[in-house]
Amino acid sequence: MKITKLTTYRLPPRWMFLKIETDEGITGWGEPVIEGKARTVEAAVHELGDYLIGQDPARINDLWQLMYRGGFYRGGAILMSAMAGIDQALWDIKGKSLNVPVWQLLGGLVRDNMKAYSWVGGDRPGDIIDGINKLKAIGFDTFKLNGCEELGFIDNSRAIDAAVNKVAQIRETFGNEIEFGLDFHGRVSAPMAGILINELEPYRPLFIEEPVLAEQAEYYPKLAAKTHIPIAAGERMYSRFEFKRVLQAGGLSILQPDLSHAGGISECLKIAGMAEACDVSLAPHCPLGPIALAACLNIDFVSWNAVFQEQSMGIHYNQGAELLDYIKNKEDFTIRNGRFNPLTKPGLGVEVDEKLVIERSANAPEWRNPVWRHKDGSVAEW
Ligand SMILES: O=C(O)[C@H](O)[C@@H](O)[C@@H](O)[C@H](O)CO
Ligand SMILES: [Mg+2]
Repeated sequence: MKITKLTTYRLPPRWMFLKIETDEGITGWGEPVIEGKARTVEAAVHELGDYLIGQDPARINDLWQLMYRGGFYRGGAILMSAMAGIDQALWDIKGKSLNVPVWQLLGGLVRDNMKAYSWVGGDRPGDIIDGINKLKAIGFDTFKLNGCEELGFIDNSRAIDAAVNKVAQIRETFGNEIEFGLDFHGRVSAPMAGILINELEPYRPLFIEEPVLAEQAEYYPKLAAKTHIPIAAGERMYSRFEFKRVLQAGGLSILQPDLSHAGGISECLKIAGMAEACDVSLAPHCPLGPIALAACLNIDFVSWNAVFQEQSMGIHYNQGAELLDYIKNKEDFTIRNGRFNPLTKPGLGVEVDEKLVIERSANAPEWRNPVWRHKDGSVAEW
């Protein structure tokens, strides 16, 4: 079998799908994208495509190494996201050609179902209680919300109290019936992270995500030493080499590689194993579309240390399209009691509605993340 063509489709709300065709009529789908830089990743996919046309799609490991090591400059958000989508599509082809789900090729199921969690509250955490009630009614008991709005480098008690009071209200309303992670979203400086985490400790968040920016990862062990709350990060790390450093330094209890940013299934499987060796859990990051989620689930179902899975149903970013709009086998993604079952169709387990994808790609939005500014006019981390 030989790879014959790569086609990319930028789509509402902010996603990109990649279709890889072969000379035997089997096609594979992937979801290479950096939210807000879709066109840049699209260019990278097609540049990497030069290495792939005419190659045997079954040789995923060799093609991965060729894409990674074939270029002198490697790694980073753009190239690793482009490689991630290509890797997903190659695994999709392999599973379809052997007529088995990808997780079967990776050693089979390590669990019968996988816990999911849902976002509540949007960019500026609001309507949390209402959001949790709605999702609780359909079986969710685990949630994630932004831990705060924009925060000054050294902010005041009012900002701290605003963040803490939101969390206090959740615990007051729901007690220990539900759990919630707090995503600091990189909005918090290292000094403020220590203060905020300390004030939040009594409310027992399930985890604190990105307490500081990935480029400040040396603070993870320092912050972890000050709290009992598990620290999570990983969506802005792009290879096992980056995750190696944070695992060696310690401090993270939950790794959150993104299957569409960190080199795909091949790379994230290695990251999952590295985490397990360090007694660190895995919670793949996934605010994206159905192919990215399917790739996550194929890793979750073969990784003993996978604990919960992010998914984007109802997320505040999905304006103009929802998680399952572009796929035919929607029923396979049904969440029962807050849990996914294994996807059982060959490949990644996603049947893409190609006609709709082509139609909706005709007017894909140029999604950009908001740019926030502090009261003094300086750029704030969003
Ligand atoms: O945890 C999450 O889902 C992420 O922090 C998410 O909010 C961002 O990755 C966003 O998608 C960037 O555009
Ligand atoms: Mg996050």
